[in-house]
Amino acid sequence: MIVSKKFETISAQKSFGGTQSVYRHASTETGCPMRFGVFIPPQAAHRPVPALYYLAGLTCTEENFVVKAGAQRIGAELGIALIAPDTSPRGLHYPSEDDAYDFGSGAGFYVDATEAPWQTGYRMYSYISRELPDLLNAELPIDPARIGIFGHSMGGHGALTIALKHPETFKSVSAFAPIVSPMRCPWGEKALTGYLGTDRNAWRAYDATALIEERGWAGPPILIDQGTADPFLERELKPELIRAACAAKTIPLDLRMQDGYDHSYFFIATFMDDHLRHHARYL
Ligand SMILES: N[C@@H](CCC(=O)N[C@@H](CS)C(=O)NCC(=O)O)C(=O)O
Repeated sequence: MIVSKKFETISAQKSFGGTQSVYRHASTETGCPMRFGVFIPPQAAHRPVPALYYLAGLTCTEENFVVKAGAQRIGAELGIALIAPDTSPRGLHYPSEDDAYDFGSGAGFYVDATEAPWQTGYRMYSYISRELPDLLNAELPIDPARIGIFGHSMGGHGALTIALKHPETFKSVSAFAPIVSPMRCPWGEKALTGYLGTDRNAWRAYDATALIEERGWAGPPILIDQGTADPFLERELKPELIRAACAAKTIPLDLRMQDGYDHSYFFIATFMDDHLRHHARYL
């Protein structure tokens, strides 16, 4: 079990020869206590291991991945640490913060807000891309040169945009049913207007398809799984947009349309094995 002066242990349980823990620390980016899940595989007793960050979707906390994704067994087999942050600050008490499932708490959208009052605490982009890796690289038995990132839905958008902007930190990326272009869907338009204001140019820094057009991606192939029975497929997720952006830049994308799967953790758990093996191959 890892004990650190930098974070407090909420729980720690042996799992598949490793340890599944939940920790809490005081974040400077969000200005509030933040929880995160960490699975440390058994191999970490002998050497630093690669790490994979998982960003969850709307309404989620650090708990959904830990209890529903079924990733620990393969993480233990492959020797990969699994890190599952929360999806927003908690308890900042901004007006209307807890009123909607798709904005405010549980819906940080992995951006640094510029609009009041959100701009002080809703800094999930800096939290995930810098603060948390800096903390965990120093405190956990992980190899900072072998870090990947993946996520689901809003978290798939977070994983793609953060990897595209920080390829030096995140060497591999994949997603389950990601929002691929928040500029072009109702969830994204609502969140980006609320957090960043109405200037759509500012939104491009948080749009995976725009980032692919502007920056490209020189890393390994991007793996995306998308269920064909996902109720959000046509209106919110639109994987054809990232397919077109990658094709235009000849960026390798393995977009797999999975027949009959929906948007749930039953879908995620089904393909978790493939995603962990994908990252293990390149980390
Ligand atoms: N508010 C909608 C959408 C929420 C939703 O589907 N959230 C996804 C991420 S976008 C999720 O992972 N929910 C938590 C879970 O299934 O454990 C609903 O409740 O149906």
